[in-house]
Amino acid sequence: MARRRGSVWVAAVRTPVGACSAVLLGLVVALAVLAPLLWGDVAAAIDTDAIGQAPSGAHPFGTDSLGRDILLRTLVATRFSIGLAVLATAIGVGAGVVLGALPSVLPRWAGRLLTAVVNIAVAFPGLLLALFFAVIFGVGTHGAVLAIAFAMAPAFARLVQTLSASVAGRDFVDAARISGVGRTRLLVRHVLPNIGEPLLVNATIQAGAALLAFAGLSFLGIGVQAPDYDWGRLLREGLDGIYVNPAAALAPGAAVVLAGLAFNLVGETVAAVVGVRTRPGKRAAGPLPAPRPAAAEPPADDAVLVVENLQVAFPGPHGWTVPVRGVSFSVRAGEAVGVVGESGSGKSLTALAVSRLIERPGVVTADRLEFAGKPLADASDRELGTSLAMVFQDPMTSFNPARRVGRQLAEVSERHHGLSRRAAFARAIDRLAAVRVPAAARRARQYPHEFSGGMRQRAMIGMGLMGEPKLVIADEPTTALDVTVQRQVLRLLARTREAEGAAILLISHDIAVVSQTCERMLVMYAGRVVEDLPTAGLPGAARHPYTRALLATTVDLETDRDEPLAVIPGRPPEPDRVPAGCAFAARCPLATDRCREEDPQLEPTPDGHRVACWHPHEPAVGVLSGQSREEGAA
Ligand SMILES: Nc1ncnc2c1ncn2[C@@H]1O[C@H](COP(=O)(O)OP(=O)(O)OP(=O)(O)O)[C@@H](O)[C@H]1O
Repeated sequence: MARRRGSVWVAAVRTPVGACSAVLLGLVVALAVLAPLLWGDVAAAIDTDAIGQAPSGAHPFGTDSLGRDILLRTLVATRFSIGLAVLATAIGVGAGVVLGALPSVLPRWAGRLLTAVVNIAVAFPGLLLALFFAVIFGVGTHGAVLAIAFAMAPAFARLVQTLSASVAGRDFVDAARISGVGRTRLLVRHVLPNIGEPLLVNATIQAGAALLAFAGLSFLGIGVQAPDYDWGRLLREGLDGIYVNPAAALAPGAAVVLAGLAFNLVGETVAAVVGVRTRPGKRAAGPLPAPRPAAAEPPADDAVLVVENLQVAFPGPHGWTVPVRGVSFSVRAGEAVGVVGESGSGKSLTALAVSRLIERPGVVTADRLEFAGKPLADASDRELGTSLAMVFQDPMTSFNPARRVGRQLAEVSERHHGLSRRAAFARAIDRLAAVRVPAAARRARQYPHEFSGGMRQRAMIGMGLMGEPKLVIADEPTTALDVTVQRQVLRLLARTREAEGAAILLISHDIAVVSQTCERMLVMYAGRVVEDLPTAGLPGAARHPYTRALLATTVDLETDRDEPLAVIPGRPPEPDRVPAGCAFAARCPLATDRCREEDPQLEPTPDGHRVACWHPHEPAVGVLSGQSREEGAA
């Protein structure tokens, strides 16, 4: 893990921004450390023979009113300027974290009061606050450090509050709270560590702002005082003689800009590495891996969805990860096809790819990807919006919690059918009634949180029915529901299919659910379809050892409760560590050397399956149910 992180940093430093930030930061740090040691005395030595000289070979930026070399003074001032900016940032961030975190541990009234004070302070411009505090803390270096730190603190406190609020609602925080963890410990152990990275990134960028603010205060004469000097003071002195020697102001000015740039670029690089704003480029991953050629079968004439050699890939620092590796299938009009497989087999990504929902930097490629007779890429948003419906696992997160359910459904018809607001809402009520939401007119005016889980899922299906769906893709639509509601939702999907003639692509962990609802099933393993079979002959008809093992692990009412539960030993390979040969070989009792070396293609069989296996089972009806895996697979 540490090595992985290390190499991520190396990769980040190889980007143009990373390289510039590393060079600039290295230069600034080196000057801060070495310049006072090397030139500290020379830069302070008064030379009455060289007062106010213009740039020359001996003094590239000229000399000041006491004959001191301006370039050397600028270089020597690096330590003081950077040191003070970093110190002010550290104090400001520390104070901000305390101010931002306190409301969660203080009594409610005190917390609210503190939050209000912070909010008011945030409303003031930072420099104004810095000037205000500078007057309070007094003129001089210490006063300026504290002034800048306290001016920075409210914005940081606000950031901490916002970030903490986004973490505080997460399940692991609730779990810790329920297990009796106190407020302070909850904050220190569970909340703050999870917001550390964005805080670090902001702190780095803020250091650049502190540098500028410090230069500003010193320039105004309320920061660093003589005989000390920083870039702000040098700038002020240079400006006094700008008509005589403009270069005297140029040197400290350029130093402020370059050091500020260094802080900002370092912030950008840190952000890219810790993932606050990850932009993994394709270049980091190299060329996209070529999918292996697939044996394409001509799809049926009435196919509503045709997928040939679909590949979904994501770039990473070590190359491409390909969780979907050449998937081919088709769905006929009105057909119900299930997709099963263990977690991570690529089911959801396949569904997202055929709904055009894979976002950058993910890359989808396919030899053929057609929906309703034409390439998916050519379908307009309107066509997809009305003829392809998507039902997700968690309907709570699929609905906007801040909008009424009816309005969210109506939006589909307003956008895609050009219906008026009123007509679209009437259709939404009609569709809610069609999916058996009781008192649809009243419910349409409610918010998603006022619906039960099952009702939300039905409303989601209702949303799909606002158009005339040719295909409903349902990704684990019943996993979050109890068994009774699960049945209702499955029945509703079946009715939708009958009433609307829509095809269904049902993704599920649960083979029993799929075999009840679908006539065909695709079994996925490690990003491939390993078997495509009718559900009618199950469990005996399964040919692939993986399908049979999956079936053997299915618990039903006939399963012998005295026997240990059947499991498939081992784990599926990670998408970036798929072995050569058949990906299931390491877990397959029938595996031979050939399986470990050659990857089998998905080939049609005489009984209408497609199987990717060198040693498929001969079909035998009704032998597998309730057997252990070894028996089933042998
Ligand atoms: N954005 C992404 N970047 C990299 N890898 C990803 C990304 N999204 C998914 N994956 C990986 O792709 C693999 C397949 O994910 P997918 O969600 O399709 O699996 P699944 O079969 O639907 O599993 P589950 O049933 O648990 O939802 C997983 O190993 C996952 O880690």
